[in-house]
Amino acid sequence: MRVLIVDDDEDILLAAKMFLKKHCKEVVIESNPKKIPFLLNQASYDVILLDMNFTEDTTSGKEGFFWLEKILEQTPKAVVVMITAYGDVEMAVKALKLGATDFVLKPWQNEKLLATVLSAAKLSNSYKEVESLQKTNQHLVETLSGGEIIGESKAIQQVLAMIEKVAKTDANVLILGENGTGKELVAKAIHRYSLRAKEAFVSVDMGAISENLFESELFGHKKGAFTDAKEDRTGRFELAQKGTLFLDEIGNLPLTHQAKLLAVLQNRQITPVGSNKVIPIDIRLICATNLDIHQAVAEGNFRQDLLYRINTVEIHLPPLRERAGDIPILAKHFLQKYAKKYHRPTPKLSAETIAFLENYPFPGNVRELEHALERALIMSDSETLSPDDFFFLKATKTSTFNNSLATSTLNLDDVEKEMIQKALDKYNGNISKAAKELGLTRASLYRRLEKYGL
Ligand SMILES: Nc1ncnc2c1ncn2[C@@H]1O[C@H](COP(=O)(O)OP(=O)(O)OP(=O)(O)O)[C@@H](O)[C@H]1O
Repeated sequence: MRVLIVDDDEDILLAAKMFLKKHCKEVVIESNPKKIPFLLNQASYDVILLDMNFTEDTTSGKEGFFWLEKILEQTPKAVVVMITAYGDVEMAVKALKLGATDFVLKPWQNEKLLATVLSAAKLSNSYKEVESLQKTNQHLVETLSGGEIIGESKAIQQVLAMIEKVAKTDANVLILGENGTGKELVAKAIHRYSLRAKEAFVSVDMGAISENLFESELFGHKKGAFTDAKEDRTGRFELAQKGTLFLDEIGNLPLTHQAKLLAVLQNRQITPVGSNKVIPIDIRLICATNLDIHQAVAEGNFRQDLLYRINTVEIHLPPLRERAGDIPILAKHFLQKYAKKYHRPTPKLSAETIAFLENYPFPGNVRELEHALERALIMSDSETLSPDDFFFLKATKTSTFNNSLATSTLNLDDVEKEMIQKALDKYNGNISKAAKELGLTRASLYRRLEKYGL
């Protein structure tokens, strides 16, 4: 327990310190209240004992109220016990209304002082617990949404064995694989099977953080640290305290940020922007990238020392086209998932359709397969899906081969719009022919033309 006592009477300060030191980890005393903001910036205290009257203004209690408000402004969860003289009870009540936790009358009996400080510390502890629970809760939802890893191929079985092996160790893991191969899914599975499973899983997309917010996002900031810092902000490292931090797209990190990240990983502590308080961190780190990170090191774009820090264990997720044997079971899994979501019976896949899907290269990997099945299920009413229900994949495939696909988006609406435009171009705007090629009725093509403003 850390206690701060602010009183202008040096004798009281020393006596209180001598006595409380026997019961507390640290007792800091201060006779000048103007030092309070500085002290609160330097460290955090479980309990603050604050005098009601300092010499400048001996009886009104105004100074006490002023500093109480300052303390609560700077650290809203502070537990403040007011030190008041006999006859000041009314003022003490006012202090309680302003947010003080309790008060002690001076001169005090040591036992009474200790009892007050201990119960205030208990309150402070429960505030901390609530805060940490709220943080954990916030991220629990994210963790729970991590699904099952499906696959019968040797490659996926090896990945599963690897997850089982490393999960319970605290080793840093680097997951490598193309977009949509399931890197985040694997990271969440490692967390779920780890000793940290009950704590938070915090995911950060490094590619999505703007350059100048990097430190604030990861390490947090103090209110006023820069123009837009209107509130204190807890960084992702602190949010992941005791849990797992997942840094996605780590390969895209500029070299300057790589150096900062390395320093934090080496020292295992962070300092929020605008603060001089050092916060020790206890996290399990999992990183992922779709880049060839070893080549990035060879080319000087990724620090070798940082790679060594993050890749104690490497897990490689092969692209879906190299484990096409997993496609039927994955397809079945996604069809069941989306049939349930859209309250539809689960359609079957004809042998021809399975062969078609197994031969399609899926540049967007499992994510693309999942979107394709969701889309086919929405668009088709038949009990068995045929290759025609995946016309958009065919079109994408041809276009990819022709090198003429305008976008690499996987957004279904964008892809649909693009395919419709291509069909119209191919048949010089002939709706019937375009509709036939797209596998749509004329009416539904018209509806889509209207929807996309084509
Ligand atoms: N083996 C698998 N079994 C079941 N679902 C999977 C599998 N692999 C991937 N998925 C699903 O595919 C989608 C993409 O997976 P995920 O986000 O983990 O990929 P990623 O490699 O992290 O992608 P990115 O590189 O774009 O961040 C998710 O909906 C995930 O649930």
